[in-house]
Amino acid sequence: MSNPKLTELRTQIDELNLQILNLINKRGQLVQEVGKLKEVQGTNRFDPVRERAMLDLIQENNNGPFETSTLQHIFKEIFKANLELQHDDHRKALLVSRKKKAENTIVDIKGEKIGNGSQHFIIGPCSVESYEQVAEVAAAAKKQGVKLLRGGAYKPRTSPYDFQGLGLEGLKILKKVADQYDMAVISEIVNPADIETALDYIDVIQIGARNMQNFELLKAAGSVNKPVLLKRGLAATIDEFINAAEYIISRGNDQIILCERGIRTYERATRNTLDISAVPILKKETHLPVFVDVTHSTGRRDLLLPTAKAALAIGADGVMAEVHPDPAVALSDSAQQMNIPQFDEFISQLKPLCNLNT
Ligand SMILES: C=C(O[C@@H]1C=C(C(=O)O)C=C[C@H]1O)C(=O)O
Repeated sequence: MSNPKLTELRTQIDELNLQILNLINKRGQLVQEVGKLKEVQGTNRFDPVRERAMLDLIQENNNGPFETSTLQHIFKEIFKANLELQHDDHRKALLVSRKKKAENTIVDIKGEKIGNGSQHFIIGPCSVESYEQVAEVAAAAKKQGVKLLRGGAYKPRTSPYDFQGLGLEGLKILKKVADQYDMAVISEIVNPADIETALDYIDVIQIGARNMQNFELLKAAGSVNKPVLLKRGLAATIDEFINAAEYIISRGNDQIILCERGIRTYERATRNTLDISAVPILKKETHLPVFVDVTHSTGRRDLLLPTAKAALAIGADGVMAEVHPDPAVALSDSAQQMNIPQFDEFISQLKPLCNLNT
């Protein structure tokens, strides 16, 4: 049932579609140029005043048959798509971006290769309390083949009256234990001025959730030759988390491990809400290894194993969990740390599920 008139009209529509396509892409290129200028000037990509002026111009020049409101709606969609294009360009330009570097970054911690597809555990007490306490946990972890030992020496606590950590003394204990058991030490640093000193004692600088946007600390950690484990902020978006990592890499240090540790939501059944989908998103968007801290995200001992299984299944490079010889008397986070038999059970359930040696 071919109708020559219909065919002719459709041919014209096809031509116009191609012209519109061409114009939209040309427009997109101009917007990209504008985006670059804005980047240099440090101005906001979204410009509602400019958008309003363009919508007004459309109103002034509209001769139909479309309603102005319909056209303005279509143009608003075009503005939105263009804004997204500027965002994409910005993301692509980041040094941590997978688009900038396709292959995984391998973080080498005393020979432990993080990011090559094998999965790892970081184990240790929340706070360093004594040599004996850390040594007991290290012995148990080592027995299970764990090489990465964590422990908090500088503790950024919610209340100034809570235990603040042993400071340098705590780092010395960690180093002594790690040397004895041939393990690597991960410990949080909260003050840029402590980084130089900490280099002698620790193998990985942890930047905690509360300091994820402490830009001076990020820059200081980026300026040294030491792996950094960067935790996601309590209320940080994935974009903000990625930009925090960018601060570190922009100073020259690409040895960064990202750590999802739960975010603040309305849900109170867990201490924080583990954002498990952040793991594959971060793996896709960046070339950095990603860990999941099951202890802080859940705040519940009974959820450590199931969330660790989820983390390993979804492709995390490792799991961080806290272990204390006697959690009931721990100076911090006593409700969520495992004791040693619980840790043995935890690790033996997880080992068959993870990729231990690649
Ligand atoms: C291109 C710009 O940036 C954004 C994108 C716009 C567009 O698609 O035209 C308009 C305003 C901004 O929200 C601009 O400011 O000119």
